Amino acid sequence: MATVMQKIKDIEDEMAKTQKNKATAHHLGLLKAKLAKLRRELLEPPSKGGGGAGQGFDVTKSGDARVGLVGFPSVGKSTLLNKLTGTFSEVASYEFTTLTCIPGVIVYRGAKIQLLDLPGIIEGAKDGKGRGRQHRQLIVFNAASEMQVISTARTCNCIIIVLDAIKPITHKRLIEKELEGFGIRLNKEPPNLTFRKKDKGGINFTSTVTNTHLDLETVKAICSEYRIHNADVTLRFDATADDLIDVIEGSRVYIPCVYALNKIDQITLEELEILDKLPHYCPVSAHLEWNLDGLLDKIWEYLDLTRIYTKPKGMNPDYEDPVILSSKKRTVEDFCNQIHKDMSKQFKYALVWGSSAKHKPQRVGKEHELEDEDVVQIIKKV
Ligand SMILES: Nc1nc2c(ncn2[C@@H]2O[C@H](COP(=O)(O)OP(=O)(O)OP(=O)(O)O)[C@@H](O)[C@H]2O)c(=O)[nH]1
Ligand SMILES: [K+]
Ligand SMILES: [Mg+2]
Repeated sequence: MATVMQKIKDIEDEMAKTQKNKATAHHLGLLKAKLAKLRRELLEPPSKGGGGAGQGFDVTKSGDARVGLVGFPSVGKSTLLNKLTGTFSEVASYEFTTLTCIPGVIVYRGAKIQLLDLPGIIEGAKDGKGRGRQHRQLIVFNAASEMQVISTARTCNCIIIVLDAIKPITHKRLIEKELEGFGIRLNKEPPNLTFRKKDKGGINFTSTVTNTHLDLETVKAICSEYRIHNADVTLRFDATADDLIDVIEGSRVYIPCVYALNKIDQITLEELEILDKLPHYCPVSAHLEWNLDGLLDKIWEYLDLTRIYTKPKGMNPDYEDPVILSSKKRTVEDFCNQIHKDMSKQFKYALVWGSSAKHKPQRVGKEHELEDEDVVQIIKKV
Protein backbone atom coordinates (compact mmCIF):
# COMPACT_ATOMS: atom_id res chain seq x y z
CA MET A 1 0.00 0.00 0.00
CA ALA A 2 2.96 2.27 0.65
CA THR A 3 3.54 2.86 -3.04
CA VAL A 4 -0.06 3.99 -3.64
CA MET A 5 0.21 6.26 -0.64
CA GLN A 6 3.46 7.68 -1.92
CA LYS A 7 1.86 8.36 -5.31
CA ILE A 8 -1.06 10.09 -3.59
CA LYS A 9 1.35 12.22 -1.61
CA ASP A 10 3.29 13.16 -4.77
CA ILE A 11 0.14 14.27 -6.55
CA GLU A 12 -1.07 16.24 -3.56
CA ASP A 13 2.30 17.98 -3.42
CA GLU A 14 2.16 18.80 -7.11
CA MET A 15 -1.38 20.17 -6.75
CA ALA A 16 -0.29 22.35 -3.85
CA LYS A 17 2.54 23.75 -5.98
CA THR A 18 0.38 24.41 -9.05
CA GLN A 19 -1.11 27.88 -9.24
CA LYS A 20 -4.85 27.92 -9.80
CA ASN A 21 -5.77 29.78 -12.96
CA LYS A 22 -7.39 29.29 -16.35
CA ALA A 23 -4.21 27.99 -17.95
CA THR A 24 -3.66 25.29 -15.29
CA ALA A 25 -7.33 24.26 -14.90
CA HIS A 26 -7.09 21.24 -17.18
CA HIS A 27 -3.82 20.10 -15.61
CA LEU A 28 -5.34 20.34 -12.12
CA GLY A 29 -8.40 18.44 -13.38
CA LEU A 30 -6.11 15.69 -14.61
CA LEU A 31 -4.30 15.51 -11.26
CA LYS A 32 -7.63 15.34 -9.41
CA ALA A 33 -8.71 12.42 -11.59
CA LYS A 34 -5.42 10.60 -10.91
CA LEU A 35 -5.92 11.19 -7.18
CA ALA A 36 -9.47 9.83 -7.27
CA LYS A 37 -8.26 6.67 -9.03
CA LEU A 38 -5.49 6.07 -6.48
CA ARG A 39 -7.85 6.57 -3.56
CA ARG A 40 -10.22 4.04 -5.07
CA GLU A 41 -7.32 1.56 -5.18
CA LEU A 42 -6.87 2.01 -1.44
CA LEU A 43 -10.49 1.10 -0.76
CA GLU A 44 -10.49 -1.97 -2.97
CA PRO A 45 -9.91 -5.27 -1.18
CA PRO A 46 -6.23 -6.26 -1.35
CA SER A 47 -5.20 -8.87 -3.90
CA LYS A 48 -2.85 -10.65 -1.53
CA GLY A 49 -1.25 -9.94 1.79
CA GLY A 50 -2.52 -6.37 1.91
CA GLY A 51 -4.05 -4.57 4.81
CA GLY A 52 -7.70 -5.45 4.24
CA ALA A 53 -8.45 -1.82 3.58
CA GLY A 54 -11.72 -2.33 1.75
CA GLN A 55 -13.42 -4.24 4.55
CA GLY A 56 -15.36 -2.57 7.30
CA PHE A 57 -15.69 -4.05 10.78
CA ASP A 58 -17.58 -7.29 10.90
CA VAL A 59 -20.75 -5.97 12.55
CA THR A 60 -24.10 -7.06 11.15
CA LYS A 61 -26.40 -4.31 10.03
CA SER A 62 -29.60 -4.37 12.03
CA GLY A 63 -32.62 -2.21 12.68
CA ASP A 64 -34.09 0.48 10.45
CA ALA A 65 -31.03 2.71 10.10
CA ARG A 66 -27.34 2.77 10.93
CA VAL A 67 -25.55 5.74 12.49
CA GLY A 68 -21.78 5.93 13.02
CA LEU A 69 -19.73 7.93 15.53
CA VAL A 70 -16.58 9.23 13.87
CA GLY A 71 -13.92 11.50 15.30
CA PHE A 72 -10.44 11.99 16.68
CA PRO A 73 -9.43 9.92 19.73
CA SER A 74 -10.87 10.85 23.11
CA VAL A 75 -13.51 13.29 21.89
CA GLY A 76 -16.15 11.23 23.74
CA LYS A 77 -17.55 8.81 21.14
CA SER A 78 -17.79 5.89 23.56
CA THR A 79 -19.30 8.07 26.26
CA LEU A 80 -21.99 9.09 23.75
CA LEU A 81 -22.70 5.47 22.79
CA ASN A 82 -23.05 4.49 26.44
CA LYS A 83 -25.39 7.34 27.29
CA LEU A 84 -27.53 7.04 24.17
CA THR A 85 -27.90 3.26 24.04
CA GLY A 86 -27.06 1.89 27.47
CA THR A 87 -24.50 -0.38 25.82
CA PHE A 88 -21.08 -0.65 27.41
CA SER A 89 -18.07 0.63 25.55
CA GLU A 90 -14.92 1.40 27.53
CA VAL A 91 -14.30 5.06 28.34
CA ALA A 92 -10.91 6.36 29.41
CA SER A 93 -8.85 9.53 29.27
CA TYR A 94 -6.13 8.02 27.06
CA GLU A 95 -6.39 7.90 23.26
CA PHE A 96 -7.36 4.77 21.32
CA THR A 97 -9.34 3.27 24.17
CA THR A 98 -11.77 1.79 21.65
CA LEU A 99 -10.06 -0.76 19.41
CA THR A 100 -13.00 -2.10 17.43
CA CYS A 101 -16.56 -1.32 16.41
CA ILE A 102 -19.09 -1.51 19.24
CA PRO A 103 -22.78 -1.50 18.22
CA GLY A 104 -25.69 -0.28 20.33
CA VAL A 105 -29.38 0.30 19.65
CA ILE A 106 -31.55 3.37 20.12
CA VAL A 107 -35.31 2.91 19.93
CA TYR A 108 -36.66 6.29 18.91
CA ARG A 109 -40.17 7.11 17.72
CA GLY A 110 -40.77 3.46 16.97
CA ALA A 111 -37.61 3.08 14.86
CA LYS A 112 -34.66 0.88 15.78
CA ILE A 113 -31.48 2.81 15.08
CA GLN A 114 -28.15 1.01 15.23
CA LEU A 115 -25.46 3.26 16.66
CA LEU A 116 -21.82 2.33 16.05
CA ASP A 117 -18.96 3.40 18.28
CA LEU A 118 -15.78 3.42 16.23
CA PRO A 119 -12.08 3.72 17.06
CA GLY A 120 -10.67 7.21 16.84
CA ILE A 121 -9.22 8.22 13.52
CA ILE A 122 -6.31 10.53 13.02
CA GLU A 123 -5.16 12.76 10.26
CA GLY A 124 -3.45 11.08 7.35
CA ALA A 125 -4.60 7.45 7.26
CA LYS A 126 -3.89 7.56 3.57
CA ASP A 127 -0.33 8.76 4.15
CA GLY A 128 0.39 5.57 6.06
CA LYS A 129 0.95 7.38 9.34
CA GLY A 130 -1.24 5.00 11.31
CA ARG A 131 -1.46 5.41 15.02
CA GLY A 132 0.79 7.72 16.95
CA ARG A 133 4.06 6.19 18.06
CA GLN A 134 3.50 7.12 21.67
CA HIS A 135 0.36 5.01 21.98
CA ARG A 136 0.36 1.58 23.52
CA GLN A 137 -1.74 0.07 20.75
CA LEU A 138 0.70 0.93 18.02
CA ILE A 139 1.28 -2.71 17.19
CA VAL A 140 -2.44 -3.44 16.89
CA PHE A 141 -3.26 -0.41 14.85
CA ASN A 142 -2.02 0.85 11.57
CA ALA A 143 -3.36 2.71 8.59
CA ALA A 144 -5.30 -0.36 7.47
CA SER A 145 -7.49 -0.41 10.58
CA GLU A 146 -8.14 3.26 10.04
CA MET A 147 -9.45 2.28 6.62
CA GLN A 148 -11.81 -0.14 8.39
CA VAL A 149 -13.32 2.82 10.21
CA ILE A 150 -13.81 4.68 6.95
CA SER A 151 -15.22 1.61 5.18
CA THR A 152 -17.70 1.15 8.02
CA ALA A 153 -18.62 4.84 7.92
CA ARG A 154 -19.52 4.36 4.25
CA THR A 155 -22.26 1.90 5.28
CA CYS A 156 -24.01 4.37 7.60
CA ASN A 157 -27.27 6.21 6.91
CA CYS A 158 -26.05 9.13 8.99
CA ILE A 159 -22.61 10.02 10.30
CA ILE A 160 -22.06 11.85 13.56
CA ILE A 161 -18.72 13.60 13.54
CA VAL A 162 -17.90 14.05 17.19
CA LEU A 163 -15.82 17.13 17.98
CA ASP A 164 -14.24 18.25 21.22
CA ALA A 165 -15.40 21.77 22.07
CA ILE A 166 -12.02 22.72 23.47
CA LYS A 167 -10.01 21.45 20.50
CA PRO A 168 -9.41 23.72 17.49
CA ILE A 169 -12.07 23.99 14.80
CA THR A 170 -9.52 22.73 12.22
CA HIS A 171 -10.18 19.21 13.53
CA LYS A 172 -13.55 19.30 11.80
CA ARG A 173 -11.90 20.04 8.47
CA LEU A 174 -9.32 17.27 8.92
CA ILE A 175 -11.95 14.61 9.61
CA GLU A 176 -14.04 15.80 6.65
CA LYS A 177 -11.02 15.68 4.37
CA GLU A 178 -10.26 12.16 5.51
CA LEU A 179 -13.81 10.96 4.74
CA GLU A 180 -14.07 12.91 1.48
CA GLY A 181 -10.77 11.42 0.30
CA PHE A 182 -12.44 8.02 0.32
CA GLY A 183 -15.62 8.87 -1.52
CA ILE A 184 -17.90 9.90 1.33
CA ARG A 185 -19.87 13.07 0.55
CA LEU A 186 -21.36 14.77 3.60
CA ASN A 187 -24.61 16.75 3.52
CA LYS A 188 -24.44 16.88 -0.25
CA GLU A 189 -26.69 15.74 -3.09
CA PRO A 190 -25.30 13.80 -6.05
CA PRO A 191 -24.12 16.33 -8.70
CA ASN A 192 -26.81 17.30 -11.16
CA LEU A 193 -24.96 16.49 -14.35
CA THR A 194 -25.18 13.69 -16.88
CA PHE A 195 -22.24 11.81 -18.25
CA ARG A 196 -22.96 9.41 -21.09
CA LYS A 197 -20.29 7.34 -22.82
CA LYS A 198 -20.77 6.64 -26.52
CA ASP A 199 -18.96 4.93 -29.39
CA LYS A 200 -17.88 7.91 -31.45
CA GLY A 201 -18.20 11.67 -31.82
CA GLY A 202 -15.55 12.82 -29.34
CA ILE A 203 -16.24 14.71 -26.12
CA ASN A 204 -19.37 16.83 -26.26
CA PHE A 205 -19.66 19.41 -23.52
CA THR A 206 -22.85 21.41 -22.91
CA SER A 207 -24.20 23.35 -19.99
CA THR A 208 -27.68 24.66 -19.23
CA VAL A 209 -26.24 27.22 -16.78
CA THR A 210 -23.24 29.56 -16.79
CA ASN A 211 -20.33 27.51 -15.62
CA THR A 212 -17.31 29.05 -13.98
CA HIS A 213 -15.23 25.94 -13.17
CA LEU A 214 -15.19 23.64 -16.17
CA ASP A 215 -14.29 24.16 -19.81
CA LEU A 216 -14.01 21.71 -22.70
CA GLU A 217 -10.26 21.34 -22.30
CA THR A 218 -10.54 20.41 -18.61
CA VAL A 219 -13.39 17.97 -19.30
CA LYS A 220 -11.27 16.35 -22.02
CA ALA A 221 -8.25 16.09 -19.73
CA ILE A 222 -10.31 14.38 -17.01
CA CYS A 223 -11.93 12.01 -19.51
CA SER A 224 -8.59 11.07 -21.04
CA GLU A 225 -7.33 10.01 -17.61
CA TYR A 226 -10.18 7.47 -17.65
CA ARG A 227 -9.39 6.55 -21.28
CA ILE A 228 -12.76 7.91 -22.33
CA HIS A 229 -12.66 9.63 -25.71
CA ASN A 230 -16.34 9.75 -26.67
CA ALA A 231 -18.98 11.04 -24.27
CA ASP A 232 -21.77 13.58 -23.79
CA VAL A 233 -21.33 15.73 -20.70
CA THR A 234 -24.24 17.99 -19.71
CA LEU A 235 -24.15 20.25 -16.68
CA ARG A 236 -27.30 21.45 -15.00
CA PHE A 237 -25.45 23.40 -12.31
CA ASP A 238 -22.09 25.10 -11.91
CA ALA A 239 -20.15 21.86 -11.51
CA THR A 240 -16.49 21.59 -10.52
CA ALA A 241 -13.83 19.13 -11.71
CA ASP A 242 -14.44 17.18 -8.50
CA ASP A 243 -18.16 16.88 -9.30
CA LEU A 244 -17.41 15.47 -12.75
CA ILE A 245 -14.87 13.01 -11.31
CA ASP A 246 -17.43 11.91 -8.70
CA VAL A 247 -19.90 11.05 -11.45
CA ILE A 248 -17.30 9.21 -13.58
CA GLU A 249 -15.92 7.31 -10.58
CA GLY A 250 -19.44 6.40 -9.52
CA SER A 251 -18.82 4.78 -6.13
CA ARG A 252 -19.61 7.87 -4.10
CA VAL A 253 -21.86 7.70 -1.06
CA TYR A 254 -23.98 10.70 -0.06
CA ILE A 255 -24.53 10.67 3.68
CA PRO A 256 -26.16 13.24 5.97
CA CYS A 257 -23.87 14.35 8.78
CA VAL A 258 -24.42 15.90 12.19
CA TYR A 259 -21.53 17.52 14.05
CA ALA A 260 -21.87 16.66 17.73
CA LEU A 261 -19.88 19.28 19.58
CA ASN A 262 -19.08 17.45 22.80
CA LYS A 263 -17.69 18.57 26.17
CA ILE A 264 -19.49 21.91 26.12
CA ASP A 265 -19.24 21.81 29.92
CA GLN A 266 -15.63 22.90 29.31
CA ILE A 267 -16.35 26.15 27.43
CA THR A 268 -17.93 29.48 28.25
CA LEU A 269 -21.46 30.50 27.37
CA GLU A 270 -20.09 33.12 24.98
CA GLU A 271 -18.07 30.51 23.10
CA LEU A 272 -21.06 28.20 23.02
CA GLU A 273 -23.26 30.88 21.49
CA ILE A 274 -20.88 31.31 18.55
CA LEU A 275 -20.48 27.57 17.94
CA ASP A 276 -24.21 26.94 18.28
CA LYS A 277 -24.88 29.02 15.15
CA LEU A 278 -22.80 26.84 12.83
CA PRO A 279 -24.77 24.74 10.34
CA HIS A 280 -25.31 21.04 11.17
CA TYR A 281 -23.94 21.50 14.69
CA CYS A 282 -25.42 20.08 17.86
CA PRO A 283 -23.71 21.05 21.13
CA VAL A 284 -23.78 18.37 23.85
CA SER A 285 -22.07 17.16 26.96
CA ALA A 286 -22.10 13.38 26.82
CA HIS A 287 -20.60 13.12 30.28
CA LEU A 288 -23.18 15.39 31.93
CA GLU A 289 -25.99 14.27 29.57
CA TRP A 290 -26.69 17.77 28.33
CA ASN A 291 -28.82 18.09 25.19
CA LEU A 292 -28.80 14.39 24.30
CA ASP A 293 -32.50 14.78 23.39
CA GLY A 294 -31.50 17.60 21.04
CA LEU A 295 -28.94 15.31 19.42
CA LEU A 296 -31.50 12.52 18.99
CA ASP A 297 -33.93 14.98 17.40
CA LYS A 298 -31.24 16.13 15.01
CA ILE A 299 -30.23 12.55 14.07
CA TRP A 300 -33.90 11.80 13.45
CA GLU A 301 -34.25 14.87 11.25
CA TYR A 302 -31.14 13.99 9.22
CA LEU A 303 -32.10 10.31 8.82
CA ASP A 304 -35.34 11.56 7.29
CA LEU A 305 -37.21 8.32 7.91
CA THR A 306 -40.85 7.74 7.04
CA ARG A 307 -43.04 5.94 9.59
CA ILE A 308 -46.01 4.07 8.23
CA TYR A 309 -48.66 2.63 10.52
CA THR A 310 -50.37 -0.52 9.30
CA LYS A 311 -54.10 -0.90 9.68
CA PRO A 312 -55.47 -4.42 9.50
CA LYS A 313 -59.04 -4.50 8.15
CA GLY A 314 -61.65 -3.62 10.78
CA MET A 315 -59.02 -2.82 13.39
CA ASN A 316 -57.23 0.26 14.71
CA PRO A 317 -53.83 1.21 13.25
CA ASP A 318 -50.80 -0.17 15.05
CA TYR A 319 -49.15 3.01 16.31
CA GLU A 320 -46.58 1.13 18.41
CA ASP A 321 -44.65 -0.60 15.67
CA PRO A 322 -44.42 1.46 12.48
CA VAL A 323 -42.93 0.17 9.24
CA ILE A 324 -39.89 2.38 8.59
CA LEU A 325 -39.09 3.52 5.07
CA SER A 326 -36.28 5.74 3.84
CA SER A 327 -37.26 9.11 2.40
CA LYS A 328 -36.04 8.04 -1.05
CA LYS A 329 -37.94 4.74 -1.15
CA ARG A 330 -41.38 5.34 0.26
CA THR A 331 -43.91 4.21 -2.29
CA VAL A 332 -46.70 1.78 -1.42
CA GLU A 333 -44.62 -0.84 -3.24
CA ASP A 334 -41.63 -0.16 -0.96
CA PHE A 335 -44.01 -0.50 1.98
CA CYS A 336 -45.25 -3.88 0.68
CA ASN A 337 -41.70 -5.12 0.20
CA GLN A 338 -40.83 -4.22 3.78
CA ILE A 339 -43.72 -6.28 5.13
CA HIS A 340 -43.29 -9.44 3.11
CA LYS A 341 -41.50 -10.38 -0.11
CA ASP A 342 -44.71 -11.74 -1.66
CA MET A 343 -46.96 -8.89 -0.52
CA SER A 344 -46.43 -7.00 -3.74
CA LYS A 345 -47.73 -9.94 -5.84
CA GLN A 346 -50.92 -10.26 -3.78
CA PHE A 347 -51.53 -6.50 -3.87
CA LYS A 348 -54.81 -5.24 -5.31
CA TYR A 349 -54.93 -1.69 -3.97
CA ALA A 350 -54.23 0.23 -0.77
CA LEU A 351 -56.23 2.61 1.38
CA VAL A 352 -54.24 5.52 2.75
CA TRP A 353 -55.03 7.98 5.52
CA GLY A 354 -52.69 10.89 6.33
CA SER A 355 -50.87 13.74 4.67
CA SER A 356 -50.21 11.93 1.37
CA ALA A 357 -53.94 11.16 0.94
CA LYS A 358 -56.37 13.48 -0.87
CA HIS A 359 -59.41 11.80 0.71
CA LYS A 360 -59.95 9.92 3.96
CA PRO A 361 -59.07 7.30 2.91
CA GLN A 362 -57.67 7.55 -0.59
CA ARG A 363 -57.55 4.43 -2.76
CA VAL A 364 -54.09 4.19 -4.33
CA GLY A 365 -51.85 1.95 -6.42
CA LYS A 366 -48.31 0.71 -5.80
CA GLU A 367 -46.61 3.82 -7.16
CA HIS A 368 -48.23 6.18 -4.63
CA GLU A 369 -45.68 8.04 -2.50
CA LEU A 370 -46.32 7.82 1.23
CA GLU A 371 -45.56 10.47 3.84
CA ASP A 372 -44.39 10.25 7.43
CA GLU A 373 -47.12 8.91 9.78
CA ASP A 374 -49.50 7.79 7.05
CA VAL A 375 -51.82 4.89 7.87
CA VAL A 376 -52.03 2.15 5.24
CA GLN A 377 -54.35 -0.77 4.72
CA ILE A 378 -53.46 -3.24 1.95
CA ILE A 379 -56.30 -4.91 0.07
CA LYS A 380 -55.13 -8.20 -1.40
CA LYS A 381 -56.36 -10.02 -4.49
CA VAL A 382 -58.71 -12.87 -3.64
N1 LIG B 1 -15.61 17.21 30.36
C1 LIG B 1 -16.13 16.24 29.61
N2 LIG B 1 -15.43 15.11 29.42
C2 LIG B 1 -15.98 14.16 28.66
C3 LIG B 1 -17.24 14.32 28.03
N3 LIG B 1 -17.51 13.21 27.32
C4 LIG B 1 -16.45 12.39 27.49
N4 LIG B 1 -15.53 12.96 28.30
C5 LIG B 1 -14.23 12.39 28.73
O1 LIG B 1 -13.35 12.32 27.62
C6 LIG B 1 -12.49 11.20 27.74
C7 LIG B 1 -12.58 10.35 26.48
O2 LIG B 1 -13.87 9.78 26.38
P1 LIG B 1 -14.15 8.51 25.48
O3 LIG B 1 -15.63 8.30 25.49
O4 LIG B 1 -13.29 7.37 25.90
O5 LIG B 1 -13.68 9.06 24.07
P2 LIG B 1 -13.56 8.28 22.68
O6 LIG B 1 -13.80 9.29 21.62
O7 LIG B 1 -14.41 7.08 22.69
O8 LIG B 1 -12.01 7.88 22.70
P3 LIG B 1 -11.24 6.71 21.88
O9 LIG B 1 -12.03 5.45 21.96
O10 LIG B 1 -9.94 6.60 22.60
O11 LIG B 1 -11.09 7.25 20.49
C8 LIG B 1 -12.94 10.45 29.00
O12 LIG B 1 -12.11 10.81 30.06
C9 LIG B 1 -14.35 10.95 29.22
O13 LIG B 1 -14.77 10.88 30.56
C10 LIG B 1 -17.96 15.53 28.27
O14 LIG B 1 -19.07 15.76 27.79
N5 LIG B 1 -17.33 16.46 29.05
K1 LIG C 1 -10.50 7.64 25.07
MG1 LIG D 1 -13.93 5.13 22.40
